[in-house]
Amino acid sequence: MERQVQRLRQAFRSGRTRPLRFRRQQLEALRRMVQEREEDILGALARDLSKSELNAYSQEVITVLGEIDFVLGNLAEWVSAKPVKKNLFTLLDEAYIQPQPLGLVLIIGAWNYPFVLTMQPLVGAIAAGNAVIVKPSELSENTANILAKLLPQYLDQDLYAVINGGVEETTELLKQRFDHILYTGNTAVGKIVMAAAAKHLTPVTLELGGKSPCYIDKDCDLDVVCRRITWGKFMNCGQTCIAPDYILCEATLQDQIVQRIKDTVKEFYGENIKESPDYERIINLRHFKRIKSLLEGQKIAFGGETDEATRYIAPTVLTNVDPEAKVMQEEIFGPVLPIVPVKNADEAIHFINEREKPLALYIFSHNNKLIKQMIEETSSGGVTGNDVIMHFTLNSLPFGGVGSSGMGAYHGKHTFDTFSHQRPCLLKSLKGEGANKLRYPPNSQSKVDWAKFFLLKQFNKGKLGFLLLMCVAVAAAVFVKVSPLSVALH
Ligand SMILES: NC(=O)c1ccc[n+]([C@@H]2O[C@H](COP(=O)([O-])OP(=O)(O)OC[C@H]3O[C@@H](n4cnc5c(N)ncnc54)[C@H](O)[C@@H]3O)[C@@H](O)[C@H]2O)c1
Ligand SMILES: CCCCCCCCCCCCCCCC=O
Repeated sequence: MERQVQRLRQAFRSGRTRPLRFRRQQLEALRRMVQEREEDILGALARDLSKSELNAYSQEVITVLGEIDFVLGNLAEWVSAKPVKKNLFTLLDEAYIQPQPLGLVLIIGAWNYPFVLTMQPLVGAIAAGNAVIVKPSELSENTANILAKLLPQYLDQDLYAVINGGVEETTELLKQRFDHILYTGNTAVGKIVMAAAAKHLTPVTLELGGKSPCYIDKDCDLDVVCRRITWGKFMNCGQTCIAPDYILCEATLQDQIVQRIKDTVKEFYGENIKESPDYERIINLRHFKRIKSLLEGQKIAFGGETDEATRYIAPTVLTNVDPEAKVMQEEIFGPVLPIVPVKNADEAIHFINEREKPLALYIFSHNNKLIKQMIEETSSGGVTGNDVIMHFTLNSLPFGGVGSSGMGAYHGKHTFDTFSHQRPCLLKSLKGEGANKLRYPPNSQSKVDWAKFFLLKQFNKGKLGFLLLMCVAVAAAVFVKVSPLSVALH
């Protein structure tokens, strides 16, 4: 493993990833891989998560293709140096920010959307000019294997590698030095990743989870609300990091919400949910048993059927859930939706703020002011008002958590920035040394006064005096720039 890391680092040092043309070639090759090997990719996702081809394509493949196209369309602009504002000391100098690759980066993916959660960061890491090791989740082993097989066929093998394995291999991998680590997964392992990264002072992006609340105000269209929540909660069998974890609403709304979600489940998945190609399965027996145990002692309004042999858990809604219940202590990550009654929006805000900061927050109301107020008075990784999940699809928005739901963000340009060093560059002339006397010792009050003018633009002679002095300063600066003679400014 150490040798492999060294090999990639060596290839990065060769400078091959620096030219825009090379990065574009690699991204185009990645796009070809997704297009040409679509069947293999969809097959792997079906075996891992019982995702139908259509669902796998629309939830994962589209996002990756969209991301590649978006990056290819904007990369020339992103890699270019960005001129910045200057002060009077540097008026005639060149000052700019030059994004540069960090080096060798590690992307550790999770199993629930195993294709998009590794490929989307990879797109940005390549775009930013890095060498990359991808470590897919061992729980979605078919996708992990297909990635290990396909990526080397399309990408430069010296610069991009897939390393497969479980805890042991990842632990070994984390001993190596990287220039950035982007980890997606649970919060407990996020701490392990961060501790390992700290040994090398490696910066991390942690895409973690949490319990994402969903507040339903009484002033809203419950038919629409429940359809949207049903979609986002039961998609991928509830195994979505930003799925609404639980509902907060006034007690009197519960029965109507239950009825509407029940009707929508029927509309979406039919009478026999088990037969629906749109309803997935729980990833493994451990998670199946964990989710099933969350139902113990709860009032099941509908659903609750399980089948261990196929790891099926029906869409399930729980009512009048006690905030102290087990189902409210951990991220559910399955098709179980508790409703916790609250008196009003203020109590909902209090409820949310008393707990760890979630990855997402959803607020449903006709009242935009209330939505804005709840956004203002709470904290979460992201927010969608009057819908769920959809902020994930907008690559102009940074995607990530806050507090225990993570740190850093990616998607679109944000991924490029995450994997780049924004290098500040100031290019001065060796001429004009006279002006520099101002900052060289010995210091004096008049030098400080000039410095205040040049750096703070503070001048005590009124607006006209300021303008006059500006002209003098610019003229002096021009003179300094063009003249080899030294100019004393004091
Ligand atoms: N924020 C996001 O974008 C996002 C996306 C998906 C999932 N999640 C969160 O991830 C969680 C579910 O994922 P998971 O954690 O079950 O996925 P997982 O079990 O696939 O683990 C994630 C990665 O961590 C590695 N790993 C596991 N144990 C490790 C250890 N002890 N040391 C080092 N590496 C280790 C795995 O090999 C895997 O690659 C949920 O909390 C979910 O909300 C977050
Ligand atoms: C024809 C259907 C179009 C569907 C478009 C909506 C796509 C939603 C993508 C959801 C992906 C969520 C990934 C979340 C990552 C965390 O787990």
